[in-house]
Amino acid sequence: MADSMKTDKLPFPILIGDIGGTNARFSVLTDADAEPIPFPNIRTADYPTIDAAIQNVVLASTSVRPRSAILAVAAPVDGDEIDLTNCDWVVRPKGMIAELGFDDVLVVNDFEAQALAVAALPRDFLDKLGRGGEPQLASRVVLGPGTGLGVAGLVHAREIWFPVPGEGGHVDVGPRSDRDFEVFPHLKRIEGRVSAEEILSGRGVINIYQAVCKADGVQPSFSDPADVTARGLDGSNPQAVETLSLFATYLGRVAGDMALIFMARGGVYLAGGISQKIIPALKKPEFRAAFEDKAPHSELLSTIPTFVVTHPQAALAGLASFARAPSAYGIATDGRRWLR
Ligand SMILES: Nc1ncnc2c1ncn2[C@@H]1O[C@H](COP(=O)(O)OP(=O)(O)OP(=O)(O)O)[C@@H](O)[C@H]1O
Repeated sequence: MADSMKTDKLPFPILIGDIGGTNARFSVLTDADAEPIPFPNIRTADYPTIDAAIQNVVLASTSVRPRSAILAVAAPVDGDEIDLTNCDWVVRPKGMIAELGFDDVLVVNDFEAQALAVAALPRDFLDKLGRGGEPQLASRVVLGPGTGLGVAGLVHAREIWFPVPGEGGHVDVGPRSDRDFEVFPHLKRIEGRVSAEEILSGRGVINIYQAVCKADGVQPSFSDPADVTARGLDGSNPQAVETLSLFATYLGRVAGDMALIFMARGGVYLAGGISQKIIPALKKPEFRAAFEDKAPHSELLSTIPTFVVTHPQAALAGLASFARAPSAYGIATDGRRWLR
């Protein structure tokens, strides 16, 4: 195996962190067989720096001194100063080594961590949507509608899982049904196009909802995506009901495209902050029908299972699996691992 494909073990105890735009979650793995020590989830806005958060939330509340850290961040990892998207924190691995006592710091992309989770999560943390067989030991895809739309592939080759963190959330989505042709003209666009993230995210819920209201000639009543999905789920507002139905349809459409691209016989997994909150809507026929509506490959898609990831800290679980057995995962560390 080429050197760049090898991942040496990081020394235990290992601090594991999942740093999102809004929330950060930490745990400490004392050794490969131990259950992770959990810490309370925090909001990034409550701490001035990530170093202060690690100091106050983790180091102040345990006598275990982590020797290394594996951090998943919602930002491109390029250089010694990693600016987090959507929050003020800057990750400075060299500073962490100097100030917080780590010998080894690895920083990966947050959706890579979601992909690691999808390789490793037990079936108990997966809620199946519609038909499709049990997941095979084959390539997988994870899509996470939240503040944005994260997409990652997970290629299975040579008995190794290779996460492929791309920008799949920014693919185009086009109209398909007669109703789509009525709603799409009213969707907000980005430089003229309807990208998946503009409709499959928190702001995407509002985008669809406002377009449906315009198509129906009614005044919108809600501006918070959670209000729209709540009214859609309880059936109390017709435009919210249709928004949820279209959201499920478009998520199925994009999920099916990703399954085709990766030949994801191992399944498609829905993560992100929104999927878990709208499971009853995703279990209605629209999601799966759109997922399978991929002539000439509908039959292939009908065999691929789709799941909502229900683990409350899936990314941490994925990072812990990687920390325990790095050689099972093709995580390149060039340019994103810092040693004392
Ligand atoms: N019940 C809901 N229905 C629809 N959208 C929701 C609901 N709850 C939250 N959202 C939207 O989901 C988005 C937040 O997504 P998520 O919880 O994945 O957070 P994040 O900032 O993307 O990630 P992290 O939690 O890692 O910081 C926001 O746009 C929010 O408005």
